[in-house]
Amino acid sequence: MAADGKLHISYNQIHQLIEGSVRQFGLGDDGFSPDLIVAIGGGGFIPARILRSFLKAKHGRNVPIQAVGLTLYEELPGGAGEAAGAHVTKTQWLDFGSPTRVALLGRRILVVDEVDDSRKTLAYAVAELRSDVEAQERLAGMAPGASATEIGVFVVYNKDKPKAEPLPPPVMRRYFAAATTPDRWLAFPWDCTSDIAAHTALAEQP
Ligand SMILES: O=P(O)(O)OC[C@H]1O[C@H](OP(=O)(O)OP(=O)(O)O)[C@H](O)[C@@H]1O
Ligand SMILES: Nc1nc2[nH]cnc2c(=O)[nH]1
Repeated sequence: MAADGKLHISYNQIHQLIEGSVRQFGLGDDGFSPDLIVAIGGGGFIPARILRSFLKAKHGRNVPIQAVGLTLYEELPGGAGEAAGAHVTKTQWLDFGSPTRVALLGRRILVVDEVDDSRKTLAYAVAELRSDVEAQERLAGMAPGASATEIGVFVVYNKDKPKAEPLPPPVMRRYFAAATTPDRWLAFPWDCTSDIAAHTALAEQP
């Protein structure tokens, strides 16, 4: 284990985990075949982009990625790490303004993030998406749920711990975690500002 107690993660590990889970869970075919990815930034952006490559390898076409910005964790003063804030803050969301309106009805939407820790961020994202779907259904004169829009979740790492927030049962039926980790702080490669080779070596030591 690294001296700082963090579990270091390499780019290759993330790439290989995503590749393996597309196969294992049948993403893009009989498991869940998204036609829209909603990436929760910043941490979900790189995994979403990698996932899109493996989905394209199955279909020959790119699944569009929409970016949203949600933040819960804050940097502690003096480099003391990060701590969860009181609530999730929305910094960016889907564009519903004409002419670039994101049509959600009837789509298979996969929400992508790099880590499911307390689950607060995912619960917030899914609740917001569901309320957007309902709003679009109302606008279209449809009853709630009539559009048969499906929402799933893909995370690279799920921490094995009691979650602060639940996800709705239909979403849990389409919940995919590439790996499960103990409840330790994960040091992702994109957060490394010192020596990425040393970070990678720590991540990949047996
Ligand atoms: O399961 P939770 O306890 O909600 O934590 C998971 C979230 O925490 C991190 O986001 P962060 O708030 O650090 O924002 P960032 O991705 O922009 O760094 C991470 O990217 C997830 O979105
Ligand atoms: N980098 C990082 N961000 C997180 N957000 C929630 N949990 C974690 C974690 O373990 N590592």
